Amino acid sequence: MARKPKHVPETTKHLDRFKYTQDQAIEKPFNWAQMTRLLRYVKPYWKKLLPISIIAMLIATIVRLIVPILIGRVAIDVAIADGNTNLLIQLVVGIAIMYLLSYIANMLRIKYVNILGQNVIYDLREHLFSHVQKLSHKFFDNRSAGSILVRIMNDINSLQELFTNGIINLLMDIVMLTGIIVILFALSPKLALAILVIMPLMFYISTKLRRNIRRSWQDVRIQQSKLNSHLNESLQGVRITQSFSQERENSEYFDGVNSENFEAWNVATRKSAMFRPFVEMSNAIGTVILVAYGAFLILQGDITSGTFVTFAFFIGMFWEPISRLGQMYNQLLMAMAASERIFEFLDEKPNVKELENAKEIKDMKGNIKFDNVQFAYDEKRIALHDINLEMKQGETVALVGHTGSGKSTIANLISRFYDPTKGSVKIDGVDLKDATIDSVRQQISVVLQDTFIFSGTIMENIRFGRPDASDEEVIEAAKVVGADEFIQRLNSGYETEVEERGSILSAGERQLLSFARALLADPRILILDEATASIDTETEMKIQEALGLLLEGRTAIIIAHRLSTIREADTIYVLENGRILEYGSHSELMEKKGEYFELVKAQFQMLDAI
Ligand SMILES: Nc1ncnc2c1ncn2[C@@H]1O[C@H](COP(=O)(O)OP(=O)(O)OP(=O)(O)O)[C@@H](O)[C@H]1O
Repeated sequence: MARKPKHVPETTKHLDRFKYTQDQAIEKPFNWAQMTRLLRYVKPYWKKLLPISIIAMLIATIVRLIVPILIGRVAIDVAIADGNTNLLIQLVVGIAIMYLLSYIANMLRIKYVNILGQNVIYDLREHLFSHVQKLSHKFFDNRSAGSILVRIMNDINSLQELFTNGIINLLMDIVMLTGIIVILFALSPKLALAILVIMPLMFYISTKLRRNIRRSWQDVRIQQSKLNSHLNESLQGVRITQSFSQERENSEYFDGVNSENFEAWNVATRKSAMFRPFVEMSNAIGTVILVAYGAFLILQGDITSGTFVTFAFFIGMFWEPISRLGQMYNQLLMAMAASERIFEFLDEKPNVKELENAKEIKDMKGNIKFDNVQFAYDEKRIALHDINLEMKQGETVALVGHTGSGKSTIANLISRFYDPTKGSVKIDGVDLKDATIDSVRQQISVVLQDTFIFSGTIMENIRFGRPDASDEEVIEAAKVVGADEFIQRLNSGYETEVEERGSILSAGERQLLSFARALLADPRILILDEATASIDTETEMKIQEALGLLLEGRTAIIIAHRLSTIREADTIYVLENGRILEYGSHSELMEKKGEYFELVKAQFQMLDAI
């Protein structure tokens, strides 16, 4: 019986905010092109692992097919009928040896088939991950991390069964079923026909039933994934939930999904419980036909008792391959859906493409030039209009302007996370479109407001800037930016483990770490995008000097809302709605009494008000 949610709401309108989409089709029609593409992943292992698996499978299957014949037609009809003990002993020894052989063959088959499957899954996952990592920002703009994760993990997992057992089982079942049918017809066509006549019907019902059961389990999985998404969001956002007192709504929704999960589970287990009895019933029907008609045929002298016994053995054996073949078909349809999604990602090309004859920008100097640059993230909205700007080697340039005016977009174009829609961005006179992506990015560091901290130690996190840096160099970098002081205060200093996203650190501390990271990387171009926004004014003043060191000798682009931080910049560009309104040094712009002057005035007024 389904459970009722504990809090039964009068209306569910207030729960509308919970939306967890499930857009993933579970199965798709069979598609040869896709199958061939999947099989390409098997190819490297084909020669080495498949022959041995097939031979092992054949040995085990042949033993299973021969033993009932030996028992029925030789042991009963010949040895027992003639009282030939010698033959009986030989048979017993022979059958024992055959079973031993089949045991070894089965072990080998399972071993090699698993190695094959695991290798294919490993390669596919590796291929997909390395491909996704290379995709441009635009790809990630339109997808949640969760949906990408599902493809790399779940979709590939769902192919695992196909590659480990599916292919070999398919061959084994076909060999087995054909073998049984041929043997039964050879022994007694009449009895074979009587028993096998129900096979197509049973095959049909079993495949339908299995599919029905599988769909019910899919429902369970969908409910569970909803539960997971909700749980994940609730735990991540627990602080906000508590501060807005939304715990009750959360619980209501959770109760609802939990009880749907409970109900789906109930349905699935009820249906699953029907399958075993169905197989037993099919066996029973076969047995009844065998006993009734087989006995009649024995009395007629049409078949021997040995044939009867052989038939009895085979009745218990042909159900397994039949139901597995049905399952295999279902599995194939699921594999089609999963592989379609995997291939969709694999076919995705990076928007930022590297030309075949792209050149490396060696020993970058850091002269940046925007020539009539236009850029749009999507067709409808243009983020940058006709931007012309120049940043000279070693200069510090500041970008200011209202939220959404295009400052970060300019930074994104310098790092070549996107290519301009029109015009060109050049570094040292080379159009970025003609340069190798690595040579550009390796010489540029970006420090963001919300810097990403990886799980690992503080030392490792700073070393991310330059993996070959020594411990001393890491500590030196931390000292220069003023991060050493707080790191020393942590329980294990530089060896302190920071959890995922660095939640044990304050936002300001995370920023100091990313300064250290950037300094260690020693880039030619440094982009600070709201990099000091989370640092208090006192600390900021302290690190101003360090910042001076950090900027020295490099071209620096500073994006800041707090205008006090950019006074010293060589040139300040003021942006509005994706256009440059004015530019110049602080004093020039103040004299001009334009937009910059207004921005500074507004900030002073705000400070005065405090
Ligand atoms: N990934 C994206 N996809 C689509 N549009 C985007 C994307 N990133 C930014 N935009 C849009 O482009 C415009 C410029 O954004 P940008 O981030 O450059 O502004 P900004 O000046 O850096 O703002 P802020 O001061 O808030 O950081 C905005 O209208 C924004 O909505």
